[in-house]
Amino acid sequence: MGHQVEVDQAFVQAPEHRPKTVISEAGGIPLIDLSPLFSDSAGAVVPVTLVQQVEAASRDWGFFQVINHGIPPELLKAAETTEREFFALSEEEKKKVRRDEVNPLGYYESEHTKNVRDWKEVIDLVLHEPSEVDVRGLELKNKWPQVPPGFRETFEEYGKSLEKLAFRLLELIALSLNLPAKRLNVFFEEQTTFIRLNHYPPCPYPDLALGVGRHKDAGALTVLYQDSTGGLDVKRKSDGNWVRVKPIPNSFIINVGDIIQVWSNDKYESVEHRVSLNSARDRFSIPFFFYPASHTNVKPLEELVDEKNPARYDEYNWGEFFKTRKDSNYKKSEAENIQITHFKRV
Ligand SMILES: O=C(O)CCC(=O)C(=O)O
Ligand SMILES: [Fe+2]
Repeated sequence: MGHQVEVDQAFVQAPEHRPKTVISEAGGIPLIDLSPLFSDSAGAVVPVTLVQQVEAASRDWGFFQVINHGIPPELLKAAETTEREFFALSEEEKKKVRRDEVNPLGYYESEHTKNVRDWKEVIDLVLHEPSEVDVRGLELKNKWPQVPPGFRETFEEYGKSLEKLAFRLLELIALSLNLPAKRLNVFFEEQTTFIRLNHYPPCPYPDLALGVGRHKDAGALTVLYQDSTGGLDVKRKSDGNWVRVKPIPNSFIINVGDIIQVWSNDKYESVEHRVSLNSARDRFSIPFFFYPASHTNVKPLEELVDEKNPARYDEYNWGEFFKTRKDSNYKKSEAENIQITHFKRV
């Protein structure tokens, strides 16, 4: 990735998408304390007030932050340290686990969002390696780096812990939609969930480029860890302004993705977000993308539609949707990305 002062046009956002006005940490996204889930009587009943907080945050923001989520701070520290060590390696070392034509997992430094290059490098890991090749006949095996030592152990443990949290959050979302707590779990018996490690190096022209261009997450839920640098901007639903998400130590940022938007028949919306850069500091983040099985056909849930509130989307297949989206993110093309709006009924 270039550090030259000359502007590389591949990274330059169209003027209307450059990060000019960001409301800094004011009127921030809701903060939800999950400790009631882990009290002595946990598992018995989820307090109504917690469900109401999740409902309001999902409806009004599509985003919230959680604290007291049950993931040990030592594990977060280990994950961040290991991530920093990996990205500090030489290009040559990192390219040993680079993604290739056959395997879309691994290290990558040239991703595009909406056909503009993102100022970042990543490594992608699936949570569960499928026992069979995928629909394209591709093998989805993780490429585990040999260095730093402990990389694999750390992220396997991280994945297991995050998966537990993701299921608890999914249950809260189900309850908040007046559904039985485990109503959505069936879609995740098999999963296409993946973990991405993001490194955003300092950028000499942070007013022109973005770490990740504006987008909505395609999956069900995202559980994001960010370091103390800050840079995630969320498009506030109430007024359309970009709001910077304040880094809170040992917290996660949760957002509902397109799939929950469709399941909820637009009660909840997947909200646009992006990553702004700065010229002085690196930023590290770790999104956990909670994705259902590839055979899942996504459509508004029957319990949430009726004559007065008919289904607003046609059914689509998750595996097909994701494959199409992913292909377009890895190269610059003139075609528009696939979006759930393509399945929206008019
Ligand atoms: O790094 C972040 O804070 C968010 C990244 C993101 O939105 C994504 O990878 O979908
Ligand atoms: Fe995202």
